[in-house]
Amino acid sequence: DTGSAAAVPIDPRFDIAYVTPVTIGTPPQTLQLDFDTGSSDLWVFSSHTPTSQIRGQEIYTPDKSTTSKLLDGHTWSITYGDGSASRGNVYTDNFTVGGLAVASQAIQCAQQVSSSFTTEESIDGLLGLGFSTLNTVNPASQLTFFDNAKSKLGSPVFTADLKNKQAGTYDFGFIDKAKYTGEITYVPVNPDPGYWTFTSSGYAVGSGNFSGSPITGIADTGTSLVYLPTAIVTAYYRQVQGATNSRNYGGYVFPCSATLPPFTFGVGETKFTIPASYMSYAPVTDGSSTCFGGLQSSSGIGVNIWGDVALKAAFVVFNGANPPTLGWATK
Ligand SMILES: CCCC[C@H](NC(=O)[C@H](Cc1ccccc1)NC(=O)N1CCOCC1)C(=O)N[C@@H](CC1CCCCC1)C(O)(O)C(F)(F)C(=O)NC
Repeated sequence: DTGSAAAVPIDPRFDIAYVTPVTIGTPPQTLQLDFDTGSSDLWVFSSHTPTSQIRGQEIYTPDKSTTSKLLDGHTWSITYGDGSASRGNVYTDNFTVGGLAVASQAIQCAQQVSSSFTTEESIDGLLGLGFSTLNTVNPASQLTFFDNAKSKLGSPVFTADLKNKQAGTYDFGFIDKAKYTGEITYVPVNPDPGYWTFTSSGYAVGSGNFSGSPITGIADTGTSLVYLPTAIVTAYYRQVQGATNSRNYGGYVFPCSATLPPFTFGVGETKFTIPASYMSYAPVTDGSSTCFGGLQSSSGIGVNIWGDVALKAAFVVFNGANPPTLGWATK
């Protein structure tokens, strides 16, 4: 079997996140979920979510599904890097993504979501595509959709083809040659932290020389920006007129009129260039002439993150074989 579904930016002006339609239950209930390789919980706004915490999101109502089953006594609770959080109970039900079906997928129903989820009307929940070891369900952790689907897939892979300000695609079980150019460069993944952790072979700022220092980080579809070591980030913004590291805005900002250099990162022998246009993320507030950078420091996070700003510049294969690997190709 295979599956293929669109990854749609939730805001047409800047790529803060992407959502993908999924169906849950019988008859099918359609929700838009944020596919997140940085976590491993599949959770949804639901009939168990207080109505005061719902603002326009679609919800899953297990009682309306003839195939839903309560996973008695199981609960979950998760906090993300940006401080957002949710928790609740667990059902199993039929689940499909782009024609790929999994029977009795664990569906974590929110009984509490933090305010940032309530205010994000376009996200009805998350679909974790990290390693199942990160799943937070107690007393028995649950498998991700990808782990449940693997046995049905021709090839144990999924691919991310995220795009700048337009809809991309998540494919499951096959690698679509029409989505990339040249060869795919595969690099080892360390699954122990539970993320898709790999080591980049270095970076360059604009047309500067390539620095071959290895950078270990995670390929994370659920994070908007790129977060790298301070030395790399300062080297980048040294090339941007008027750039400052703003405590007020929590990162590097610059005049939106500034000329930005592109940013190149290495995977094995292959080099990927993030265009300058991706490196200016958004005005700090609507209409402001001060812009927030797409590259920020990872010093406060504890891990380097190759988020959407970088992933949009490549076609990425998440190979769930044993051992797992990551494939990168230009497009
Ligand atoms: C600073 C370190 C990482 C921050 C990262 N969050 C982000 O990148 C959020 C994503 C978001 C999208 C839509 C609406 C609101 C927030 N964006 C964000 O903080 N910004 C601020 C900077 O400008 C860009 C937008 C994160 O927590 N990513 C989670 C998944 C998100 C959680 C919030 C909802 C959307 C998904 C993650 O799973 O990828 C993680 F790996 F970081 C993680 O926390 N794993 C446990």
